[in-house]
Amino acid sequence: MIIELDCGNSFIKWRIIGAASQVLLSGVAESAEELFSALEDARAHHELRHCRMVSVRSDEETACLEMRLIQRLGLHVQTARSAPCTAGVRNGYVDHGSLGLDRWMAVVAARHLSSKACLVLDLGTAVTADFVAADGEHKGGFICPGLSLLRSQLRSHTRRIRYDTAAASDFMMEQLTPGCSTADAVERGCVLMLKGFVRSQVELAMAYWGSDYDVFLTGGDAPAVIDVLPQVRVVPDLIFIGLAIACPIPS
Ligand SMILES: Nc1ncnc2c1ncn2[C@@H]1O[C@H](COP(=O)(O)OP(=O)(O)O)[C@@H](O)[C@H]1O
Ligand SMILES: CC(C)(COP(=O)(O)O)[C@@H](O)C(=O)NCCC(=O)O
Ligand SMILES: [K+]
Repeated sequence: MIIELDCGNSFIKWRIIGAASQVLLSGVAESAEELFSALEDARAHHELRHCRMVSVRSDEETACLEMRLIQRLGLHVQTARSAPCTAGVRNGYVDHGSLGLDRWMAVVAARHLSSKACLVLDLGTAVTADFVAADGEHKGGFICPGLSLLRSQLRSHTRRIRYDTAAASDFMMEQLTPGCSTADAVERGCVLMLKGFVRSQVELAMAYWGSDYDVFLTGGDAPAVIDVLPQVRVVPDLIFIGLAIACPIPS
């Protein structure tokens, strides 16, 4: 059985897959401690030998996590590394090592799932858009703050934007009429910013490729923008799909 880890800036997404790549167990951990406690519980029912992971955390934090996986759980660990070219996709960054590895995994996965040009959108702590041409050339992309960051910037840089954050997610899918309370005005405003960002990526993709492209959407806040992407392919495990391609486990 293989443990797969996607270490984002806010959460560590994890899952355990079986021999035929079926998902046996999965979860979202807020900290390394929470992750290890879940994996130690899982060990009671599953034989865990291999682990592959992708991390956008600091080199130190990533190395520390790798070491704990090896020492505490006795795992063989493979960590995704940057590359100028992976599985037919050519990294478009001037310095390929500075492209976020989650973006790279998502792009590799999109390429695997589609033979067309692709627009890849990931709505996590940050929101990212990446463009890949049909020949596998990664064209680069865009980064902007994600929903939680947009909200928290308003809270931390204003004196009077204060409201119950527990209710925040309730606003996401509601009709976006003008807000008549601080909570509504901020929540709807931030969701509209993301929808606008996503629409502008689609416009750019259309300018490049007409209608001959696929849009892939992933990340914790993906539901906030689905309605502005008519033909979108929502793939919550897009990063894990790319990770399996970048880090195959020899059998
Ligand atoms: N059940 C959930 N638990 C945590 N965050 C969630 C959940 N559902 C949606 N979210 C949203 O997902 C975002 C995190 O998305 P994620 O893709 O995990 O980010 P990252 O990869 O940067 O850690 C949070 O900012 C939050 O707004
Ligand atoms: C853009 C990101 C912060 C997104 O991270 P996430 O929201 O998934 O936690 C991450 O891909 C990253 O640190 N990238 C390095 C900078 C770059 O891609 O140019
Ligand atoms: K992201």
